[in-house]
Amino acid sequence: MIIVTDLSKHFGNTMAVDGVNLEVRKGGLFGLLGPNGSGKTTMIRMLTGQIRPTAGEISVHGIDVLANPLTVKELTGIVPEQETPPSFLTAEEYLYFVAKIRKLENLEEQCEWWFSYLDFAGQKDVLCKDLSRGTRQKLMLAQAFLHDPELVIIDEPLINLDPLMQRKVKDFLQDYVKRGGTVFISTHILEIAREICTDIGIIYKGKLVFSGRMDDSAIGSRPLEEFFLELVN
Ligand SMILES: Nc1ncnc2c1ncn2[C@@H]1O[C@H](COP(=O)(O)OP(=O)(O)OP(=O)(O)O)[C@@H](O)[C@H]1O
Repeated sequence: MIIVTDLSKHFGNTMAVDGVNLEVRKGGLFGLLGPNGSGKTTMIRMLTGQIRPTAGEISVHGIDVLANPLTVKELTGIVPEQETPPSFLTAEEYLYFVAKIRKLENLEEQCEWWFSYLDFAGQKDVLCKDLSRGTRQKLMLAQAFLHDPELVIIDEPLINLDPLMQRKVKDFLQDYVKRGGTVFISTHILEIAREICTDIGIIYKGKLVFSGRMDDSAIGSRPLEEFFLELVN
């Protein structure tokens, strides 16, 4: 579903991503893990066509992201890091707006389902600028999944969500991949990865230092934290 070849991104002298090769299989729940500043967000911004790499190639759905970023965007749900919905629209207006862009036929039904599932129907008429951070995150998650894309890429999916909502979103993500979707998340919370990911990649100082299945023999039965610390220390 995603193939990354010799991918690098430099910001001045900072090698944010440095020669990464990675494959994310269709139907997997892939977690990109790494300490703060290791290059996770930069990777996601390149995968979603938000920034151009310094070098390398990215294929998503078999399409070259650099040559056809808009086609890839149509086929992918995206939740960028800490991005918020437009301040001047209500939650409902924003979701309908996205539903129209995504050309959904039963948009009312779809939007209502999300308001109800993520338990924020009571905030439908509130301007996005006045929503709590958690509710804005719910709205961002809803807009990404609204058109039932084959691939969803989420930077820190559970940020700002309370434990009950975290549980719901984790269940949803696991169910989504069981139904054939592919999910790519970034997180620095190892327990999330251990609990829900089928595959992980670990990035450290811009380099991919591990990628494999969660049941990879290199990880074995030891705590993920132990394996992670071994690689990033
Ligand atoms: N626009 C930019 N200009 C300059 N440097 C940048 C820019 N974006 C990222 N960097 C640098 O690139 C490196 C990787 O940053 P990135 O945000 O990708 O890390 P991250 O793994 O997502 O971190 P965190 O977990 O803290 O969000 C950092 O050193 C960061 O300071």
